[in-house]
Amino acid sequence: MVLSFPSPLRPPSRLASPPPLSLLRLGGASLAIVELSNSSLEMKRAEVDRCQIQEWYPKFKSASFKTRILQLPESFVEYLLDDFGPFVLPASVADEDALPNRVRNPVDEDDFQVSEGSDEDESERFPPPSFPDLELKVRESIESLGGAVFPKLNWSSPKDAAWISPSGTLRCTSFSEIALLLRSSDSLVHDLCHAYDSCSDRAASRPGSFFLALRKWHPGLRPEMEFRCFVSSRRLVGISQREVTTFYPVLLEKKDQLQELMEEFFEGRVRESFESERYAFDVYVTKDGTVKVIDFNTWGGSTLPLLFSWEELEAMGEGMAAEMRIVESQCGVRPGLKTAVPYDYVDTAPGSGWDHFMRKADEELNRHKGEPAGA
Ligand SMILES: Nc1ncnc2c1ncn2[C@@H]1O[C@H](COP(=O)(O)OP(=O)(O)OP(=O)(O)O)[C@@H](O)[C@H]1O
Repeated sequence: MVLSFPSPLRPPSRLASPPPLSLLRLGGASLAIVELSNSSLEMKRAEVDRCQIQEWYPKFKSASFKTRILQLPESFVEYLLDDFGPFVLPASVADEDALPNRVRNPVDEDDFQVSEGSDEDESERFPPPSFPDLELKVRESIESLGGAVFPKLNWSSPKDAAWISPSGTLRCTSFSEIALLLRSSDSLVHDLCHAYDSCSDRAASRPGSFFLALRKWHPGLRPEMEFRCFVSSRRLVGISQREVTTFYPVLLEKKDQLQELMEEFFEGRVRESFESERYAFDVYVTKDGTVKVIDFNTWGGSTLPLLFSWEELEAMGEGMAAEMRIVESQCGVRPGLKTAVPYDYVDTAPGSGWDHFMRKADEELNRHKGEPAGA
């Protein structure tokens, strides 16, 4: 039985808050319950603001991946937020980009069919927007960073949209590729509309300005060398393997050594420079033992606690040494606790495609019930 989801390129749902996942049953099989965020841990707006890349990067430049940060014009932010118009990529100031400048806007499988009317009619009705100044700056930045970049906004990358790029990754070499990823991502709706949702002192739903951070593309980052460090009362209280879906035997061997490196890095480089009392930060440990900061995250909110729970982290009191957790055997792997799934994975609202999927599943299951066993 083959059941497929309609494409996630379905605009009206992108701006809605994702519903919390619940247990979904399909023919006896259950899908995992995953809480995507922990909104019970309140935070201050200033704590959220400090985790924006344009805020932390200048202080940690020498201990992070080389990055260029561009302020986005409001017209581009509006373009990213425009969920109701057709899915149109910006017109390029040069014609060298390989991508088509329009991706149609399918609602379900039928919409993949070409609609009536010529391409010219469509271009007249929906002329592609154009951002020549931004495009120029993006080009210069990509060149200065060696020709390929990893894009992100103030807090998040468009990781849920990687499937749409030809390489299946966030590696970008042109403005069009970046625009396609940013425009397709549901993760970025968090940055654009919900960044301050967990703040007790939120005065607005969005920051004053949005930025595009272009980070030098690093091919071949080893997932087992990425870790999330948790800081409470300015003390490092926990370290977790970042990729929790896999058991890496090498971590068993190197755990103590890695923990020491990260503790030293926190004491020497982070503790005094990052102003919040509690937060999390992601690091990468290179082959020669250098620790690089990838990102700063809030304590709670949309930050995943990975191999800990927030309750455990909250309980780690004064005087306790930092605890490092890794997946210790094949049996210890966790389901993908990701904030990076396409929104259709979690959108169960009417018209979302999920109801269509469930209807089809029910029909198929009912049909199969009538068939003799083993047929
Ligand atoms: N410059 C880079 N080159 C290649 N891969 C990168 C680069 N920067 C980050 N990555 C990969 O992308 C992942 C996500 O990066 P990052 O933490 O910056 O994004 P994010 O959207 O904030 O993610 P999360 O919300 O999960 O923390 C990293 O764990 C790393 O594997």
